[in-house]
Amino acid sequence: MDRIGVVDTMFARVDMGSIAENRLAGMEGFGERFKAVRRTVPGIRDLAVACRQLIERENCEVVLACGMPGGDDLDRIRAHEASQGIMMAQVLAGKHVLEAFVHAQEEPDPVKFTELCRQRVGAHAVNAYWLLYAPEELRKRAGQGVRQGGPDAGPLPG
Ligand SMILES: Cc1nc2c(=O)[nH]c(=O)nc-2n(C[C@H](O)[C@H](O)[C@H](O)CO)c1C
Repeated sequence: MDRIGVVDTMFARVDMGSIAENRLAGMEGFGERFKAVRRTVPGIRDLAVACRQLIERENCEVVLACGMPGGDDLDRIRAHEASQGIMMAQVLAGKHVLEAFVHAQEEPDPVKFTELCRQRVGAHAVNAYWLLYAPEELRKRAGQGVRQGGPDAGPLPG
């Protein structure tokens, strides 16, 4: 059975990993063709290694890295470091790691922020599924200004 990895953090204030797992559980073939493998790490800087382990030790075909950078300058630096680590992990492993980060400063209202997490993480879970099983779904959205967690920007005219 194929495996899609999901990594999230204890630092996050929303259970992002469960959002991803639940979304994947609603996709065609869940439990038959593929399953989700979940890991939780302390914070965003720990995501890259966990992603690499999921690919190399747990044979995941694609991994979703969920993280919530805080709003302080130090958090933003950590987020940049974490992103670089995730980039390195996916290039070294030769498998996609989708980064589903929701930054604290994106939305001040806690209810709307939680909904933003739900939308972004859910959309990237679907993207991970499409990368594996339905690349044509990605292809038909090429250049459409698709956004995860907010309204699509749409294509430019012309
Ligand atoms: C400053 C800081 N900010 C964040 C953050 O905004 N989001 C997050 O998920 N984790 C943060 N961490 C924790 C680090 O990512 C990491 O877990 C520790 O440095 C241990 O490796 C730290 C230390």
